[in-house]
Amino acid sequence: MGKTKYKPVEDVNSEVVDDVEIAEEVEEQRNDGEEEEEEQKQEETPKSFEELGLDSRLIRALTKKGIEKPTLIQQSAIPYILEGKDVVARAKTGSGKTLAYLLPLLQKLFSADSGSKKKPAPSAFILVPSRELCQQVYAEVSSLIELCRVQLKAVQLTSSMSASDMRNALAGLPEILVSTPACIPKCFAAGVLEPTAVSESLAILVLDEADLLLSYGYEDNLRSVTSIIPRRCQCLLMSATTSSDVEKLKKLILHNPIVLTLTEENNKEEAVPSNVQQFWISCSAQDKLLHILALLKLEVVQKKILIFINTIDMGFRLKLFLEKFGIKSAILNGELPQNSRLHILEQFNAGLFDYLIATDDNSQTKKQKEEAKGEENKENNKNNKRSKPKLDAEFGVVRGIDFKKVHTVINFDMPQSVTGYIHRIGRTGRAYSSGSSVSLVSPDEMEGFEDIKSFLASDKNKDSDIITPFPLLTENAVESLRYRAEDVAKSVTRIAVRESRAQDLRNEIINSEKLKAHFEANPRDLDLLRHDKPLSKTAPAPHLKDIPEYLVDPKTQEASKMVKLARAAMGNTRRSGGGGGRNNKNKKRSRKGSDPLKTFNPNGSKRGHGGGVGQKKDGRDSSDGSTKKQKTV
Ligand SMILES: Nc1ncnc2c1ncn2[C@@H]1O[C@H](COP(=O)(O)OP(=O)(O)OP(=O)(O)O)[C@@H](O)[C@H]1O
Repeated sequence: MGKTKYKPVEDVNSEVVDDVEIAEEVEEQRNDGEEEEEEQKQEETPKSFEELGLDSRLIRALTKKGIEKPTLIQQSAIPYILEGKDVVARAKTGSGKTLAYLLPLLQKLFSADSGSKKKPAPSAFILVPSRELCQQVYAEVSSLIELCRVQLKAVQLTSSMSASDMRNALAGLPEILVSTPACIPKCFAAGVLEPTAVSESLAILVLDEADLLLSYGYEDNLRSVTSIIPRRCQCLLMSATTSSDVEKLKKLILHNPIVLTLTEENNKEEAVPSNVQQFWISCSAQDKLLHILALLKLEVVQKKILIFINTIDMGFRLKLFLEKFGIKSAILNGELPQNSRLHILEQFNAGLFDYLIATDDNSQTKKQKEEAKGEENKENNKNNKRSKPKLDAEFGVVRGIDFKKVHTVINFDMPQSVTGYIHRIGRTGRAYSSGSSVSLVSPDEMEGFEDIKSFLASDKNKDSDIITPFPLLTENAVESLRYRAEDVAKSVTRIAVRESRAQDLRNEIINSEKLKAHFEANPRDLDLLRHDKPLSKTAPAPHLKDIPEYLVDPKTQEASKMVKLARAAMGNTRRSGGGGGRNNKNKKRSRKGSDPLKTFNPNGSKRGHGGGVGQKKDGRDSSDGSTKKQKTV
């Protein structure tokens, strides 16, 4: 992180300014030139939140959240936003962009709010591309308001809300509105927000995950918002990548913004999360179930674990397979009702279960997304009951979602693109924490994997692999589970998968209704419903639930012990379902020396990760040459 350089750049949007304003902007640009130099100095000595000029109430709130020092993007962006500048901030995933805009936004509202009369419409709009992000940003802003003990009100709106729900939400004259762009025109059309009131009140507009807003089809919605944005409104555009869409939005909405971006020469490396150790395992498509079983059952990867698959059916197949071995997991996909999805995310973040199987939006084809949109428009069509379950067009698992304390991301299926890979692994190693990723790569995914590897390879050292073979699973350990895994995999038939998927959806629709009422009454209660319940009606057989010790290869046993020790050192000893994640908040993370992924050598002596004597290129140990099936059941 320390070597990242942010380069402020000024940008004149001459179409929207008159002569006087141009003169002011020329002056501003001169000042900006001075700021640029100042910025370079700032990078050498990292600033504290106090030095950035933040209000003491916000600093206290951050301390309560266990956040002590600003990330780089926060150091760069906060002073400019406090000054009132329009800002475009591009920083890699997990770099803390949300607080980079929320903290100064709240501070500005503190001072604007003191003693003044309530405005007829919100003073700040925060527009995000998905409902999950909406919920996440709303939760963050609400907790800051609560911790600061100020009289500000935030609300979230989603386009699935009825006009009367929207009216109720806005009735308390909130200062902050968090929503997807589609909601704003809906509010205008339903008469629950007046465009003139918005023009009068709006002081700050934030477009978060800006690079996604246009590709998610919000262009028309954004145009109808921009037409009423007052010239004095401060606009902030946050994004993880540079794209033509960001440029388009910048031109559409911002005035002479400060552009905080990565210096060009570091761009690629800086886009990749640097706190994530990346590993891979080569295996056939059929053997993926066997390998994931070995990873989880032999506990050679740290919990909590986020597992990505490309299709919803495969997610159910994996869940059914794992539960036969007593491994409970939950499923997250765009087919589930919104309340269930939000609840699953909250429970996972609160530490109620350790394994989440997610289908990310990359695996939704454009056609599926269009279908999803079409389905949404047909929402009231009662004859449509028997149609395929609809996918939510506003669903996005990967982009921007802050899964808390994920230690390992497993790519059960490889993502469709390099960007997809970066966003998936970016769900761990967020801000100042560290994590690891393990990708299971089958021969037909090898080409895409090579693309990812060559993208990640550093320009200076083309031969050094950033994604190294996974060192903690020996071939023996995997083979010892083969017979059981293959036997169980056969029992998870296509029909069983289909039935489970339908059953789960039915349950979640019922849950969703209960949750709606429940969330309204107890927004913070997480214990109503569990999402990691078994799908299968039969309990796992004892011999599958507990792998007998004689079956486990000694080297893998040693690795597993080290992973457990590391977890204990990290204060992560709770069993799944314990819900104790929150208490671990301030515990120190493991040092490099105690991380077995960094130190374990299946051959005995200490070494770094990567190859080693007796280790195959795919990362599994072959020292005793045994690849035979062990029929043990
Ligand atoms: N200064 C900080 N110190 C420690 N943790 C932080 C700090 N700032 C933010 N975080 C935490 O880091 C995590 C990632 O932050 P955030 O979601 O804002 O990243 P992001 O840059 O928006 O990522 P993405 O592009 O994926 O949305 C959050 O859990 C947040 O609470």
